[in-house]
Amino acid sequence: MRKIAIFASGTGTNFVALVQAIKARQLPAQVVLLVCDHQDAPVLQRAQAFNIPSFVINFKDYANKAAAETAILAALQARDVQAILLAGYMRIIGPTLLAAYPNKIINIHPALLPKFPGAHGIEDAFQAGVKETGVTIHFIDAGVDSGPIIAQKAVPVLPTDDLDSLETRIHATEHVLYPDVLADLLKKGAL
Ligand SMILES: Nc1nc2c(c(=O)[nH]1)N[C@@H](CN(C=O)c1ccc(C(=O)N[C@@H](CCC(=O)O)C(=O)O)cc1)CN2
Ligand SMILES: NCC(=O)N[C@@H]1O[C@H](COP(=O)([O-])[O-])[C@@H](O)[C@H]1O
Repeated sequence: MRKIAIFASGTGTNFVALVQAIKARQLPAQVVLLVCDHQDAPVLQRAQAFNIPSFVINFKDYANKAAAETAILAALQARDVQAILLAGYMRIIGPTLLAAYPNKIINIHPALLPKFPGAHGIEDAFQAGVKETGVTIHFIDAGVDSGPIIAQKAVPVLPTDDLDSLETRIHATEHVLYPDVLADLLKKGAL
């Protein structure tokens, strides 16, 4: 049973999709902690609803990223976390956590990397006028959105789309792809 932490900064729909899929599909994993860097993020209420403990960290309380990640690492180790899933976590993972979890941190990105990296992948693709974008799941490395790609799923951009309709289609794709990739990685013993 792999002990997993999910890191999130905002709404938490991917958090919910993962927690629900682990239960519904009886995956050999347990989400033992939510790590969140915003004390008012809606994902915190979603974790509470699932009786999953949260660790809230305010980076402004720490001298630097390393100090903050050292505090996060203590919370992860206290719960024997073995792997980390980023799900809308809007901070760059630094050397402290990368060293502690080599090839054990994955991220979901709402574009077909290497296209449209960064914090605004959906909007950037929409503004670029592409006819197709998608979702990427990749291992985290020291770069930003540069880690080895695990899976991708293309999502069409329709002529009738506005940003909201595209975001809805992207999120629906994410909520299937992330649990599918998690199940596959667990089956392979790769996480
Ligand atoms: N080491 C890594 N950390 C993270 C990655 C990654 O590939 N390597 N992916 C991001 C997720 N992400 C896009 O998918 C992303 C999130 C946030 C930012 C960003 O620039 N955020 C802040 C900077 C905050 C900080 O310094 O920690 C900003 O807007 O200035 C870019 C990409 C998750 N982490
Ligand atoms: N660069 C990272 C990034 O943009 N991640 C994106 O944040 C959203 C979180 O939604 P959620 O909080 O509803 O899961 C998701 O669309 C995810 O792909």
